[in-house]
Amino acid sequence: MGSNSALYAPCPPLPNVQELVRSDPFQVPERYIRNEKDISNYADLCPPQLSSEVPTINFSLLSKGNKEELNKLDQACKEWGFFQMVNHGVEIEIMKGLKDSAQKFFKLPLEEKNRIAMPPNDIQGYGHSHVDQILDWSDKLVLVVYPQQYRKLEVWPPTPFKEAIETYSTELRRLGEDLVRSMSLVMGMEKDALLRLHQELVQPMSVAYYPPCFMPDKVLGLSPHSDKGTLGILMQEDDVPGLQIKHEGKWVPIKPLPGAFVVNVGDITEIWSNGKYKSIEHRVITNESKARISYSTFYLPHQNVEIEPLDQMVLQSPGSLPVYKKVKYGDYLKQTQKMKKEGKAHVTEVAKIGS
Ligand SMILES: O=C(O)CCC(=O)C(=O)O
Ligand SMILES: [Fe+2]
Repeated sequence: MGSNSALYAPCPPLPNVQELVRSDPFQVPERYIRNEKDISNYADLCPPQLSSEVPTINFSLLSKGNKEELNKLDQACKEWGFFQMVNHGVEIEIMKGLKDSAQKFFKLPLEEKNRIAMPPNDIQGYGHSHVDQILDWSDKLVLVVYPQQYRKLEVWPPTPFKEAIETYSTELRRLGEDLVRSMSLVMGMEKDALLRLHQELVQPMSVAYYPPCFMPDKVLGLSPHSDKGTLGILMQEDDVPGLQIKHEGKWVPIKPLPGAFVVNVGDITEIWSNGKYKSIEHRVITNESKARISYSTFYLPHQNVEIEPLDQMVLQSPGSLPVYKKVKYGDYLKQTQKMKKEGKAHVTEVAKIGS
């Protein structure tokens, strides 16, 4: 073979981080090491008490239309873009069922896990999507769960993990739809209007495995980013923190409330609300001794939906002017996927008026 053949070879798969750590726990390849700016950011932590100020919302009251709880939702989305959600009605056994299956899956040998490897140029399956930037200290399994016709069953794990995903995601469908209904109310619409604006509510899920790292202050489990959909609901280990959110210029660690979910506003809610609700930059740090697994469920509109600030939200804004231009959701995703994960550059670069 001529030396040119390398030019035509597909991108080599990115390393499996869990395997890196297994083969040598004291090795951190250059491609994972953050630059000085990122590192100095580590020091930019908030005073610890702030972490307990992240709002908590009672889902059961919210879904009954309780005015006070709806007010809390409005405030939380405005001031934090993040909240913890209790009384969500998802049984502990269902949450535990998914956690147990995922733990077993990540313990399998790499060849087994790679049976459902993410194909090159795809985003579903086990592995990493290709990015041209400092690498994250994590591996993940990404699946589109709803609508069902989008499922790529060839990259779904086998039973019983598969069933656990199905059971959990059915519950999360109910939660997500109900939360979107509450968002519709706080955005001044009737309860089903926002769901209708989605045309269909697309629900992907990402299960991330963050191995321990012997130099936790040199790597990041997940680079700072904002989520690109409407909302996200995260389940995490009660005893291994790692998620941090940017609040008033500082990184605030989210201290997991046992059994609660962490909910966040995504870019599309920021655009629909004309910036009233904030899609907040967040990241994940690793720790020296414990692996962490997190389970993110996202809710997105159909890719043909044209997203723009809602009239009544523009009217509430200073000068009654829209801050974002109209963008087709599929185009928004395409444009932001090309960008590096660097904070929330995408909302500002792709959709902000004047950019
Ligand atoms: O692992 C976490 O806590 C956060 C995951 C996350 O932000 C994401 O998947 O977008
Ligand atoms: Fe995220």
